[in-house]
Amino acid sequence: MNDLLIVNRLFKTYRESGSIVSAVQDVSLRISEGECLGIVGESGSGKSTLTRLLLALDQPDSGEVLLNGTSLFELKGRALRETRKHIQVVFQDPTSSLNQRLPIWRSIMEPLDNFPDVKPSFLADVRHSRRDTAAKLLEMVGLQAAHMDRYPHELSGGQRQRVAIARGISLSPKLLICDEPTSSLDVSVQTQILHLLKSMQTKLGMACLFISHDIAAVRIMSDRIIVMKAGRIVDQFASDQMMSEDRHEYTRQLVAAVS
Ligand SMILES: Nc1ncnc2c1ncn2[C@@H]1O[C@H](COP(=O)(O)OP(=O)(O)OP(=O)(O)O)[C@@H](O)[C@H]1O
Repeated sequence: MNDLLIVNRLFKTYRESGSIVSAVQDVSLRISEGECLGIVGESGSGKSTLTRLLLALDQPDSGEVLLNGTSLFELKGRALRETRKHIQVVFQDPTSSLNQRLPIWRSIMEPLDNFPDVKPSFLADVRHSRRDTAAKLLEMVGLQAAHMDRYPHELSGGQRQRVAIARGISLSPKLLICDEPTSSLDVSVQTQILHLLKSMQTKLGMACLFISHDIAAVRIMSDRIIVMKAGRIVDQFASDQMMSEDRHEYTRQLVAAVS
């Protein structure tokens, strides 16, 4: 498989009230086309900082991120926007990531409205109509057309996250970053959302970066897993090697905590 995303030696520090926090330290990784890479680590391990860097929402102190060979941090303006559309994100909290004042269908259509030239093959039969497109995306994530004209507060947390996923897949991105996508949900709903994400990833052939503090969830989603601690990668392995004796002590602690 070809490399889709290459991260080379990324460093990011924050200065806060006189002290220096090394949020991301010497992180390198690769994601192949269609692959799901999981990143697991406790709160403060640097996962959100890494997400912001991969979305080019923040600049690193040093290091590079290449998407299909193009260096994200060297792009500006229109070129950055065009490249960034290939990376979409589903955040932890769908309540704050959806505009409360927009009906569901308008929120779903925001990315496609911003990129009218994008015509994903799975929307070919409906792209001529914004409402039909929104209805199709809703159906793909297990909601009904009846949800289209509702507002976020009229949906459950799980339904809101389905809407965020519909929006995330709408441009048929090459990479979907899922940043703690199930952490704000009831346990019973978490599994449904994980299975939805996995089936969307397989169906659309997208790569996925699945970030969570929950190693059990990461294992369900991912082909390979990276373990972060205090900004550094301390372990990485194929998902089926999670229980292997070669695992780092810290990985074992994370596994023990959910067993
Ligand atoms: N804007 C900021 N200013 C100062 N320090 C920051 C900032 N953002 C993050 N940090 C610090 O960087 C470190 C990594 O934080 P980050 O949010 O990336 O970790 P995380 O693994 O995503 O944790 P969480 O799951 O709690 O969000 C933490 O020590 C955090 O306090």
